[in-house]
Formats: sequence, C-alpha cells, structure tokens
Amino acid sequence: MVETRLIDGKAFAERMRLRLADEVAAFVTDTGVTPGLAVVLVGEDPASAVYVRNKGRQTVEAGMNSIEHKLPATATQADVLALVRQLNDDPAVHGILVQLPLPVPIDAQAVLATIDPAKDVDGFHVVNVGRLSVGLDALVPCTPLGCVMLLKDALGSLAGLEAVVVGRSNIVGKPLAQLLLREDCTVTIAHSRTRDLPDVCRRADILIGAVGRPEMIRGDWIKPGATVIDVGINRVEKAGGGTRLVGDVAFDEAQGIAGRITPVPGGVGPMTIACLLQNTLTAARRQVAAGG
Ligand SMILES: Nc1nc2c(c(=O)[nH]1)N[C@@H](CN(C=O)c1ccc(C(=O)N[C@@H](CCC(=O)O)C(=O)O)cc1)CN2
Ligand SMILES: [Mg+2]
Repeated sequence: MVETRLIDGKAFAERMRLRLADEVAAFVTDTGVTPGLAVVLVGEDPASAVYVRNKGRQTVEAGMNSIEHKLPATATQADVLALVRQLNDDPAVHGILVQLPLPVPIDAQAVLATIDPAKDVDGFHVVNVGRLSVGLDALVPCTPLGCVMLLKDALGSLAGLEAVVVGRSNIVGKPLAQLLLREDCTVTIAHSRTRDLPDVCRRADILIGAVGRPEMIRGDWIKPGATVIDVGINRVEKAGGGTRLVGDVAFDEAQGIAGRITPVPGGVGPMTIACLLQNTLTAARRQVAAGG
C-alpha cells in the first residue's frame, strides 16, 4: 500500500500570488505602468460569473487594474467582436480574456481569433497555440501551465516520465500535452474513444484527468505510486440533497494507490487564476518593452 500525498494547489497558488504582487509593484515602480486585465463575460452563466468575480478580485489584490465588461446573453457576435477590438486598441489594457463558454450562437473561435495575440492571456489564439507547439515563447493556457508547475514542484525533473492526458480539449488536454513534451515527458493523449483506456492509464507515471466526467478514472486505473493531476470540476447531487464538487478521478479509490494527487476543490482550480495573473504581467512586460 502506497502512502498518498496531497498536492495543495490552493496553498501553492496563494504563494504564487504573493510573489506576483511583489513583481507587479516593482514593475509599476520601474515603468510607471500598471498592468490592466480586461475580462469579458457574456450572458448569465452562474459559474462563469463566480470565476469572473474571483479573477477581478485577485487581479486587484495583485496590484493590477481589473476592467470588467458584462454583455447580456442577447449580445450578438458583432457586439462581442466590437468590444474585443476596442480592448485591442486600448493601451491601458495589457491582457484580454473572454470567459468561456460563450452563449450559443456566438462563435467562440471567431471571438478568440479577434483578440490581439500579444494580449491573449488565455493563450487560446492560434498564434499562441502555434508558437507553443513549435517551441517559441508564447502566452500559454493557464490551467495546463498550473498543472505543470504543480508537477515540477512535486517531482522535480519530469524528463523521461510517461504522461497520459485523458481529455483532448483545446483549453486543457492539447496544450498540456505540448507543455509535457517540452518537459521531455513521453506523452499520450487519451479520450473517451480510446481503446482499453484503463490499460493506457495504468502506464502513466503522471496521469491527468481532464475529460469532464465525474469520477470516471477509477482507482485500479492508477499505477501504484503515480502522480495524479485532476483537472475536472464536476458538480454532482449529494445523496442527502444539495450538491458537491468532484473531479474526473475517483479520489477515495486513489488513496493508497497514487503517490500524489490533487484534490477537487483546492488542487488545479486555484492555479488557473494565479497563472492568469502571471500571464497578464508577462504580457504587460512585453508590450512595454516593445514600446506599446
Ligand atoms: N476564458 C476562459 N474560460 C474558462 C477557463 C479559462 O481558463 N479561460 N477555465 C474554466 C473556468 N475557470 C476560469 O475561467 C476556473 C475554474 C475553476 C477555478 C477554481 O478555482 N475552482 C475551485 C473550485 C471553485 C468552486 O467552488 O466552484 C477549485 O478547483 O478549487 C478557477 C477558474 C472554464 N472557462
Ligand atoms: Mg472526449
């Protein structure tokens, strides 16, 4: 039986935000510029509203300006594109984030493609996706970046380790695979159609659940001693009424098998916003250096 240790993403993210606040203060002193992050929320999705509120609060706590734009669910594609273009042209805005998911029928890819790649702090623009995949400096998606930071903190070098990423989304699975490749892992992207998925998972020294299905990854899919990163945030009904959050990994079953595991909540989630703040400072630094 393995002793399973928790990876405390919440504490790691708090330390990171404190360090960032110091870096932001030094940047403001040096340049006279306060980094600004614009967050666009379209519609009334309650979870998105909470994430946007948290992003705004943590941006201000880090010493940066937060600019929130809320559009009604009835906003048209043209309305959203016009707002993004206005933010592209605003020199006080160094980072732009459009909260996902966007209401139907707005075309998220068209909106993301309109963001200035230099201000694309989510790293979702095809220019940043392409730069990451060919090994150039890029703004990198926040959740995958947070996962790799937690892994390196827990394991040191990741070189040569077998990583299995369950999930192939543009937001997490694909960019995370790229980042793990950059760390010299041997990477497999698996998904809901992968044959013999439990066997594929059992190969992993690093197993990532990013598929969005509550507790799909079972304890006996985990190689003893493996490091498990659970990106899933699924709200499920509780037996006695009410709801609770669970990940993509059956957390209780992983105890005594995984070497290390991130909890849900308190694992990867808080890293997403900490990395967003880091990307905003990076974007501001580059824009100021470029004279913009
Ligand atoms: N434009 C973007 N949209 C979305 C992203 C993103 O990175 N960019 N990611 C998710 C939502 N998200 C940030 O936007 C996000 C999700 C979860 C957390 C978090 O801290 N979760 C907590 C639990 C929160 C709860 O109680 O519900 C945790 O895991 O501990 C932060 C940010 C989709 N959209
Ligand atoms: Mg799938």
